[in-house]
Amino acid sequence: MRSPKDFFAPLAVGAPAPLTQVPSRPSRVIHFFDPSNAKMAAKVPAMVGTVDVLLGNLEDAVKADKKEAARVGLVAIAKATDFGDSTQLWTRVNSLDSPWVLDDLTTLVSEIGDKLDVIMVPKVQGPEDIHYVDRLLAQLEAKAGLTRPILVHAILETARGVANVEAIAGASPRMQGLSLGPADLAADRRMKTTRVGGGHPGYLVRQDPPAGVEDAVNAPRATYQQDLWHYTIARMVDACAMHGIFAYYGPFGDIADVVACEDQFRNAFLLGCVGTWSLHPVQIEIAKRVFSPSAEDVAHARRVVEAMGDGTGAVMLDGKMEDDASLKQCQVMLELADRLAASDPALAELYAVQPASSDGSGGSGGDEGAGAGWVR
Ligand SMILES: CC(=O)SCCNC(=O)CCNC(=O)[C@H](O)C(C)(C)COP(=O)(O)OP(=O)(O)OC[C@H]1O[C@@H](n2cnc3c(N)ncnc32)[C@H](O)[C@@H]1OP(=O)(O)O
Ligand SMILES: O=CC(=O)O
Ligand SMILES: [Mg+2]
Repeated sequence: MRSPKDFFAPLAVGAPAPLTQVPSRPSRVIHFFDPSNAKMAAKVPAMVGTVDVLLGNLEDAVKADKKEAARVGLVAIAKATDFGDSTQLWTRVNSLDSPWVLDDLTTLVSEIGDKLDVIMVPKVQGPEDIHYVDRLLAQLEAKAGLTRPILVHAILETARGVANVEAIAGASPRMQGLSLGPADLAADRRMKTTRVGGGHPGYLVRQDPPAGVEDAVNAPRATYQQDLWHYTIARMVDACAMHGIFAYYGPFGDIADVVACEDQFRNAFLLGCVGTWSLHPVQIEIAKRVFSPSAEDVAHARRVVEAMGDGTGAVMLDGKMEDDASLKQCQVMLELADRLAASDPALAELYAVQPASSDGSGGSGGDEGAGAGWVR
């Protein structure tokens, strides 16, 4: 472990100084594209401004014989595209044990390092993987004369990675965030789902047998599907919050099931994630909507802040107790709303309107108000 005194020192002579705080630019939707797919790649320039992050994927989902074409394609797209202020450029490089990753890193940093905001590293097992990437990036940045450090995002998709999640999150000042990788994680853990993210009808709890009924065990009983990913997302969120970095849901592979996709994204948002991946254009709007606070939540948060005056003590609002702690929850909501509104004019307009009112004629406030808009 590095001494805290050395933690923010560059790892190579001439490399840019590490950031002491991760920039909190909006990243509700990390949109994946395959730079080796000419049709998909051609759509990228027009997507600037419509997604928070465009991610050129070089790893899984890119065929082995297209790995070099994907790398070359990403360089060409990055050079030819102005990403403006509202869309970041990220990449997902191949895994650290693959034959491609060294060329991925050396090519991308030297050719388009000035355009790349974040490098997503798959299948991270422990802090040692981040240390390797950290030093290599510093060397490559120094060689390329970069003045801004490229950040690193790790995918949590092995059992060992989950076991080491806190150490990974704190391994480097480059760490920007973590994403859940439910497909590889399921395989690595020997889970018995073959889905890419989402729930499973077999993972459920069942209502107790009804009393006083013959053959009660076989009587009709309600079942409730449970969330396979709750434990991992909650661990990831805690690790990220502890280290001041950001947590993300990952892929939802059932592209056609936009309703379940929205549910999974919302669970992640409520648990503390700031964004998710989108694999297909149809998931973009869902992600942007779910990971932006509702107008009702924002209005309610403002009412609590106003009612709490100097921020101490307890007050009653709509029959509910509010105090210092719920004030802090409301401040989380408002900070996020302000941050998103700063780069999204539609949200700025939405949040400027105050739908809630103290006579109950507007939004109903808090999680209930949001829920009313969520239930489909
Ligand atoms: C477990 C993991 O590692 S997940 C991360 C890795 N996986 C990925 O990155 C997958 C990315 N997504 C894709 O490859 C594709 O969306 C697929 C294969 C899932 C589906 O692709 P298609 O069969 O072409 O879908 P579909 O026919 O609905 O596409 C509709 C249009 O959207 C375009 N499109 C599809 N996905 C994307 C995308 N990610 N970005 C931009 N455009 C896209 C298609 O080119 C098509 O364009 P067209 O109307 O001009 O013909
Ligand atoms: O890379 C993502 C995953 O789910 O695996
Ligand atoms: Mg994976």
